[in-house]
Amino acid sequence: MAALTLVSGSVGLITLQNPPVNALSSAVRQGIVDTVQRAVSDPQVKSVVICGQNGVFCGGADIKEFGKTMLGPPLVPMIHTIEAADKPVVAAIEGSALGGGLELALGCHYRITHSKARLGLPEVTLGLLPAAGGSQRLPRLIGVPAALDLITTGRHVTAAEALKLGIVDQVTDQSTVEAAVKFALSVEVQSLTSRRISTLPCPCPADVDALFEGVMQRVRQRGRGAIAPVACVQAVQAAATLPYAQGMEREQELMATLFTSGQARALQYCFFSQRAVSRWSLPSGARWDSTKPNPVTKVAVIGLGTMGRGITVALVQAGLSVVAVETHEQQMMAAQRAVSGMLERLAQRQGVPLALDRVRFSTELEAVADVQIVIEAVFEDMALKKQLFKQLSSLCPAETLLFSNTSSLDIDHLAAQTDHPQQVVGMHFFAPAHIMKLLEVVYGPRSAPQAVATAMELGKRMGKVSVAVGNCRGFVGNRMLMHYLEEALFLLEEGSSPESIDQALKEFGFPMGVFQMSDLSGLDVGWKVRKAQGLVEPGQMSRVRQGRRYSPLGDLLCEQGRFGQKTGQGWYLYDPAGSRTPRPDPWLQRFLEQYRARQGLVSRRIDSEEVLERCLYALINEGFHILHEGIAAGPEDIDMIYVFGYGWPRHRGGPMFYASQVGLARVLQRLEHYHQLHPDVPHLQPSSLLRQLVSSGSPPIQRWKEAIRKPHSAL
Ligand SMILES: CC/C=C\CC(=O)SCCNC(=O)CCNC(=O)[C@H](O)C(C)(C)COP(=O)(O)OP(=O)(O)OC[C@H]1O[C@@H](n2cnc3c(N)ncnc32)[C@H](O)[C@@H]1OP(=O)(O)O
Repeated sequence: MAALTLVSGSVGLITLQNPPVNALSSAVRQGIVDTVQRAVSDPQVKSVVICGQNGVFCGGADIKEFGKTMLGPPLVPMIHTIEAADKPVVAAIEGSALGGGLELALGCHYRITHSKARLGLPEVTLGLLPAAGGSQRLPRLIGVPAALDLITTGRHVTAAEALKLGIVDQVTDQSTVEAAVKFALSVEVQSLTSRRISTLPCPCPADVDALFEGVMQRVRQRGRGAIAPVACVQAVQAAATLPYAQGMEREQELMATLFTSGQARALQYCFFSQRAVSRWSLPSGARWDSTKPNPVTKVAVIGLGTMGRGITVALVQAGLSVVAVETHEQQMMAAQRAVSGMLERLAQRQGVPLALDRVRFSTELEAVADVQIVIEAVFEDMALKKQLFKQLSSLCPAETLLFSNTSSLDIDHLAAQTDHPQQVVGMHFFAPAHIMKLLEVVYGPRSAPQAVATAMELGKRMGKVSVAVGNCRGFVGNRMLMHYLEEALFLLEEGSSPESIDQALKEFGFPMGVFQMSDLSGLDVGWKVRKAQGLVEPGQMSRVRQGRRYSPLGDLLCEQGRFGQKTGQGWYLYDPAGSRTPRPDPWLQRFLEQYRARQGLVSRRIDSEEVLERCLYALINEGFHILHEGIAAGPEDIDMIYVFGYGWPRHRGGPMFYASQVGLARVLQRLEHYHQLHPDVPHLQPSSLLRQLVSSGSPPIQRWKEAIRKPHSAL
């Protein structure tokens, strides 16, 4: 779908028509080929402008068509036809020119861009490379270092940066199509020889080999096992070292490997899942598209510890006015200094004006009386939170929404303290709250759809990936994590070490292993939760508590004051205290040996396969329970929680997608195996949903929902 019209007497205007982003579907590609041929052979047409409908140039190849039988003309010859045309072709870029969209523009002889447009080659984020000539043309146009940066990161650039880099020829604040038509008229008689990018030499810096070596090392480190960034470097290397035609062959060869890879499938699944989770629904039938969020301009944050400070910064950055409350004067002053510092650094980095005037700090709870939303972020203590919700209920007007940043406490208990429980929703941020993308929006049985809609919308305004989940202990993320942590402790008891467990998890693609992560979060956090659950028996070594296997190892470390990074000792040593570099601790090794000897445990060699299976399958199994109970609406919700909140490697698609790739039958069989070996560990007993899915032939993940009940709250 592309239309050709004649404008200004001699300009053939081709408009791509495939809302919402004019993706290059087979019909669009066919439309482009047909209209370009007509324009080129029409003697009245002296130049051509290509633009997109509805203010968007083109969002790239149609991702929805990937994996299906290829219909219509391929992109590479289509773009070659445009570049080879003997009439000037000008791309008029509004909105976005991404992926194949930018590659199409690079095949044009000129590019005119609106000042608000964004350009980029984000294929790497989908497990691919710019294989419609982008990896060969961009380095020829802007040089190897800049092209490597854009292609290996997939980052989008503004029109201003695109002009500076030399990607575009002109930026306009006015109508892009009008500017492009005017430009086309002005170049109708000019030679096109130097405008065909594929014919240009590739400008390389003198130390190009060292550059590629350095970039390759960086992308391998950053990619944590992702193959697309490596292929991107190899493709640009081909552009730098080979003639264009051979470079194109290499581009196609590399793309062939990526296109059918599991990583590309995982990353494309993440692309669609990230968008799918915003389409929430509640057990009552209320939905994202039938519920209007409340208008919000002013929000209060109560409790200015690490979380409260981060939330305040995120709200200010989203353009909201914030009342930040901390009841103790000294702590309030300290928070004010910290928040101001964070906002100053962010303003400097982003080149935007400082917005300190949007936050008002106060020690008075009454200061929240005129806000539309209160976000409670006080210490994780049920009694304290209950008392606060009671106070808020009498202080705030009935229409004020009361959100809690609790990471595990029962939202319904908090709602029950208020006169308007329908106004209460959980808003679980992840630390640091102004950086981490995930937000779990926790609804209880009494939460009003409008309260949920407003929390989801507020998350969107803060740039978060918000996932609506039902209320249960630990919600989705922490509930699953608990079993991952427990399995890691059991593996330690049985003979493994923090280093070897962490190494296996890092090789899988996590940014850090479970023990390093626990040291970073603080071991005292989980200790406090276990104490509240009545699981901690000080000084006791018993390995069965509340009728199931329990490892007291974490408690024993806490009893010694080993809380992790902040105390300089946890599962690792940190020198000085607070440093981020973990060092193996000989004391811990001796402690584990003594512990095993006292428990009569015979140490055995545990390989990384067992580490991964036990830690990950325990977590995944809990994910199936959560789906079965309807706490999460679908596997995409769980996967996005893990990708955006827990460092699950995106190229593995999230835990539930990973299970589908491993094969549900295999996951079930390994869980059965481990449960047989450890019958006192209930979380290794396979979930009935997993069994059900396997017995119905392990349907693809997109069809699991058919076997799952409607979402609801368990408490
Ligand atoms: C030989 C191979 C050559 C080339 C390979 C490629 O080109 S791969 C594709 C590269 N392009 C991209 O990665 C861009 C992906 N899209 C985006 O980043 C954003 O969608 C965009 C264009 C910046 C617009 O953002 P916005 O926030 O305005 O909208 P949203 O993301 O919600 O998208 C709206 C709906 O459009 C769907 N969609 C977007 N891009 C594509 C695409 N390339 N193919 C198919 N569909 C696309 C998106 O899923 C949304 O659909 P919905 O059903 O409403 O969720």
